[in-house]
Amino acid sequence: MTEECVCVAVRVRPLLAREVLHRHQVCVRVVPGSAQVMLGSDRLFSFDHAFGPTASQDEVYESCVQPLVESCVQGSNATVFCYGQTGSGKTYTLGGGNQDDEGGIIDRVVQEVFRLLQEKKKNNEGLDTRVRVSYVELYMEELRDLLELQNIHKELHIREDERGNTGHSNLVGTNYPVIS
Ligand SMILES: Nc1ncnc2c1ncn2[C@@H]1O[C@H](COP(=O)(O)OP(=O)(O)OP(=O)(O)O)[C@@H](O)[C@H]1O
Repeated sequence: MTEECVCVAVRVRPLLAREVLHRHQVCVRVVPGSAQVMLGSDRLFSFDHAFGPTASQDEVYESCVQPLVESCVQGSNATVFCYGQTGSGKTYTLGGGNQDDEGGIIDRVVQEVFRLLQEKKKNNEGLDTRVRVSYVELYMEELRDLLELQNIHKELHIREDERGNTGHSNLVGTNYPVIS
């Protein structure tokens, strides 16, 4: 992990069974031992990290996210943002695949946050810590609170409070920043 404020990683997922069946071809390859990907045969792109189809969830988490969790527990803010076209692997990377697969970034962050807080508490008795979570989907310009399923069709709005915290309308005013 570099000391840069923004770190960009690319992950190339394996072809899915149905893609193999339809003889789809791989068009993006990670250059072995580098953080570069080759598009077609001659277009090279550089990133902070490049993960190929065999990269594990652990590798992705340890290189890109674990250092952020550690700095968050020390008091910094951090955002992990997955971007890509539909079917490119955002949900898999964040949430994990099927239930028997290894978990994704969210599972690991939650485990690590509680582990680090527990450690901190051991060293500083009386330390009061609070973990708050919000889980909001933004789709076609509409927000949905995925933790409040009974209100899933209620219209939500992003707002900013007087301290500059942003949150959706269910949360602002209650000191709940959106965790993104
Ligand atoms: N690294 C990976 N290894 C194995 N399978 C993967 C990997 N990444 C994605 N997949 C599989 O590829 C398919 C599409 O991935 P996923 O649903 O995560 O895409 P997405 O970017 O979230 O798509 P959408 O934007 O449409 O929600 C899923 O079947 C997922 O299990």
